[in-house]
Amino acid sequence: MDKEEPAVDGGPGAQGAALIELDGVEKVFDVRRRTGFLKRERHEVRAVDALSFRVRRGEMVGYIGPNGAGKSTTIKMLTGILTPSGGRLRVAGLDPSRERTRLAQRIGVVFGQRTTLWWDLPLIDSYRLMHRMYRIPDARYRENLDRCVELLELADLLDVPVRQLSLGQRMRGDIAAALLHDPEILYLDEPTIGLDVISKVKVRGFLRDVNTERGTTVLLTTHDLQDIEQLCSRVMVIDHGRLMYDGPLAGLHEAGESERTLVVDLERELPPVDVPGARVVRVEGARQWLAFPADRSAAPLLAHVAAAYPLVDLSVREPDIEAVIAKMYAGRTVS
Ligand SMILES: Nc1ncnc2c1ncn2[C@@H]1O[C@H](COP(=O)(O)OP(=O)(O)OP(=O)(O)O)[C@@H](O)[C@H]1O
Repeated sequence: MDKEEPAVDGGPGAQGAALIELDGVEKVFDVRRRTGFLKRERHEVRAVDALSFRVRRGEMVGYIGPNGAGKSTTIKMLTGILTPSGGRLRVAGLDPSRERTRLAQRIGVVFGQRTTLWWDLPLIDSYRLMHRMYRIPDARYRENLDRCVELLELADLLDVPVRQLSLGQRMRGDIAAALLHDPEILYLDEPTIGLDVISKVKVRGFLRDVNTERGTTVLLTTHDLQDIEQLCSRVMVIDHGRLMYDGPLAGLHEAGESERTLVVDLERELPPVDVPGARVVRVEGARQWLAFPADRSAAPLLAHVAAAYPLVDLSVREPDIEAVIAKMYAGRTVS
């Protein structure tokens, strides 16, 4: 067992010792671009730029950003597949690219777009191979396998070749494979991509259980913000390789300077209502939508509308997190 790193002040909501530590990490790719017949130009792509953060034991952190932001490059450095061009990186006290084999015993990885399972073999054969590859003690393997089979509903799939599994079945199979050796850290790269609603609910429920029951630290990359809303108390937003936000999901609303919406059902169609501190953004028949700053209380608006207009119903809608994030990306000045 490796000695544990001392606790370091980490991100918001962090509890235990820092398991993942990045200090000024960079990754620069050298790319050759064709600029004409026989002519090529070299240029650098700075995929990750001065990235610093800490993730503590037991945290479940969302890692989001637009296409090409640097998420996969970060995950690849955290697993040791890629070597950083600069900065300091430690995972469970290890240098991932130099101690990749030792680290492999301590992490589990699920890439939603790829499988780690043997395509032509029945699912159970992949698990048997992993049992040997990771030298998992028999009792532990059996216990972990039984648990995953039960909770991920894999019993009827164990004898099916992986290539015959549906995307959702294969994903559940991949998640089980990543957990058989009891990793302390689980990296999930788009674990719900392409899944139907029911499969997503199952996968999210299972991941939540793994985190709470086993204390597994989870770093989750996704374009599905419901994954983050339902699983992560902390979210990091990356763009152009840089960390733009690190904090609770709710704090994104403030960072994005977003608005809440007051939906007003009037007794009849009326011209746009006039309420101080809010503006009408949409009218449909007797229903009107009023936008107001997310950090303001809705109470005075409700009171004003109720006193001045013939009302049937009122409701307040929280900002759409996707809109907030899109606004954050749009507002960033690219260097
Ligand atoms: N092997 C590579 N060689 C050259 N450039 C690369 C390489 N891998 C990634 N990049 C570039 O680095 C940047 C970050 O890519 P990365 O795959 O990390 O983004 P991402 O946030 O995971 O995006 P997506 O959401 O689309 O998967 C992009 O500009 C990408 O083109």
